[in-house]
Amino acid sequence: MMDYNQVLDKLSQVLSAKRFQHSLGVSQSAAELAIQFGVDVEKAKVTGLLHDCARGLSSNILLQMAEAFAIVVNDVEHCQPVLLHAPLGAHLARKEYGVDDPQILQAIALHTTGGRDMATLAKIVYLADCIEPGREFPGIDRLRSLAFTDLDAAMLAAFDQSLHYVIELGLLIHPATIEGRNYLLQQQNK
Ligand SMILES: Nc1ncnc2c1ncn2[C@@H]1O[C@H](COP(=O)(O)OP(=O)(O)O)[C@@H](O)[C@H]1O
Repeated sequence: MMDYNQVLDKLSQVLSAKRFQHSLGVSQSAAELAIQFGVDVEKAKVTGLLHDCARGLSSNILLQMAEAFAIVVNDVEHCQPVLLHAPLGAHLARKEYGVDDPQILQAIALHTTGGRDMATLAKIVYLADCIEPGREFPGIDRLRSLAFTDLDAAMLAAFDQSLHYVIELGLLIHPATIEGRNYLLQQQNK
């Protein structure tokens, strides 16, 4: 696969300046979380950098690409095609950035909705996306410190926050977020 600097070069050409800056922030936060939780730091850095590689694509293109890659598009994704940038990002990471590590691909695919059975790297990237230095929202300090002390508790808090946000905006809720949240709560009660 491409090394970090090659990915950096290519992404700077396909993402807006704002999104590129966000990706650098996610890469940095993912690296910090990786150190904390004993995950491969280089892998976390490059995954954070790549997570939004399909975010610059329009809804029409995302829908066309999903068809081309034979990705099953559910009702929610059909109504809110922006959600497809995550699973399609995993396809682009494989095809255009030469990534074949299943953990990196899972982390990219699940970075927006989350889901069941997320590996530690996927949790790290999901949380890094929420807490990177450029993000600002009420309660971010609490989520930042929780992310560094308890990944699963932070994931639950982040899912809850994302659900509130989606409800507030009157959007459809992607079932993967509910599945991910139910899964973590069931694990907790075991
Ligand atoms: N569980 C969900 N169900 C439906 N929509 C969601 C869900 N999670 C996030 N979204 C929406 O997907 C869009 C893209 O998410 P994301 O890429 O994480 O946001 P951002 O552009 O802030 O990085 C956001 O507008 C958000 O409202």
